[in-house]
Amino acid sequence: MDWLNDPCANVSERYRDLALQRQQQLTKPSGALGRLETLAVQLAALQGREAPRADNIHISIFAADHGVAEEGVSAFPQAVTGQMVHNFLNGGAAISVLARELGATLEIIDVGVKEPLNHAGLISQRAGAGTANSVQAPAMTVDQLTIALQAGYAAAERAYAKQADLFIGGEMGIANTTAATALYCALLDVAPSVATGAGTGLDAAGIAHKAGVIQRMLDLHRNNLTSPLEALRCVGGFEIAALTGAYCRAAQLGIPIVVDGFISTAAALVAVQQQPDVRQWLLLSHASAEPGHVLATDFLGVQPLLDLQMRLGEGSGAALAVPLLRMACALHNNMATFAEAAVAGEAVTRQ
Ligand SMILES: Cc1cc2ncn([C@H]3O[C@H](COP(=O)(O)O)[C@@H](O)[C@H]3O)c2cc1C
Ligand SMILES: O=C(O)c1cccnc1
Repeated sequence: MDWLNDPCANVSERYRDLALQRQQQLTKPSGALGRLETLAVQLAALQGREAPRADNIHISIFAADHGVAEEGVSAFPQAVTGQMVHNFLNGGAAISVLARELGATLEIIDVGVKEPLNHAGLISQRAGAGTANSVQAPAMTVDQLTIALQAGYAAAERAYAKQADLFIGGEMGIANTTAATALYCALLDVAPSVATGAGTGLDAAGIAHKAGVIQRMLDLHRNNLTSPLEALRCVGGFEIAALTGAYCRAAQLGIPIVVDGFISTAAALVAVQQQPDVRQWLLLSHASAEPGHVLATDFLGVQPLLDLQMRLGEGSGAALAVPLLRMACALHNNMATFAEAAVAGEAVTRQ
């Protein structure tokens, strides 16, 4: 696990400066393209390129089950995790559709679905047959945490080998909003009543019950919640750990990361608290409809790009941000400069 703390890749100040200069020369009032300008500049600096790109997208979906599902914290049964893995691989899930539209690589990694799955194309890197019920015991052992983090490391390596322009991580795991919320509470020091939401669709009574379960998790593991990795081990999940490993490794390899919604952001919190330099490699794609999400985006100090009231997971929100990033890159790379277009580039100065 020591590799998590290895330094992140260098961010190129040279290409940041070049991109900033170019933005000043494009045929538009300075700043008129708003965040599309800063996004292009950020990507140029992260990718170390004069012409930033969002063409070649690598999407890794990590799937795992959660022992805490037996506490009745999800609106859906645990079997849905494995069923959705088949749906991903058969091309019928939301992320399958979005990945096709983007021409992205989509890979599915079983890091611990309860019943082992047999499907051509599935990558199997199982840390166990689901986590332990974290109101009774730590969700995982140190060995299991190591395997799950390693599954993320391997995914980032595959993205690097394919020269991906961006890395997107997604997750599938019934009850994982409970695990993610517990991590928000532990890492941001907030109460379950503030951070707990409907997940797949609990009603008000269901949300209150879920918040109570999360409080029990926090009480049981109180003495272990001081370090981000121990919090991840005690109340997290295999797929969340895999995302943490993937984010850390992608940042080390110099691949910009597009973070998805509520659950992925929990993994980003762990990664950033473990290795603060990971933060500069993160683009937050969208504001999740889960009420706790804003606590994490405030902590990370990054405004999500979209707010479509989505609460799906699977990497779907991150995939939806890609067309925007492509447009930001196209504008940056292909607009004419004032000189090229013979347009007066100076604002009038009034006496
Ligand atoms: C059919 C279906 C597809 C999904 N795709 C992602 N999730 C999302 O919902 C789950 C978390 O919500 P909770 O904590 O309430 O169980 C995760 O699997 C997440 O990826 C889905 C959930 C369902 C039911
Ligand atoms: O925002 C998310 O990522 C989310 C919310 C609810 C359920 N699954 C995912």
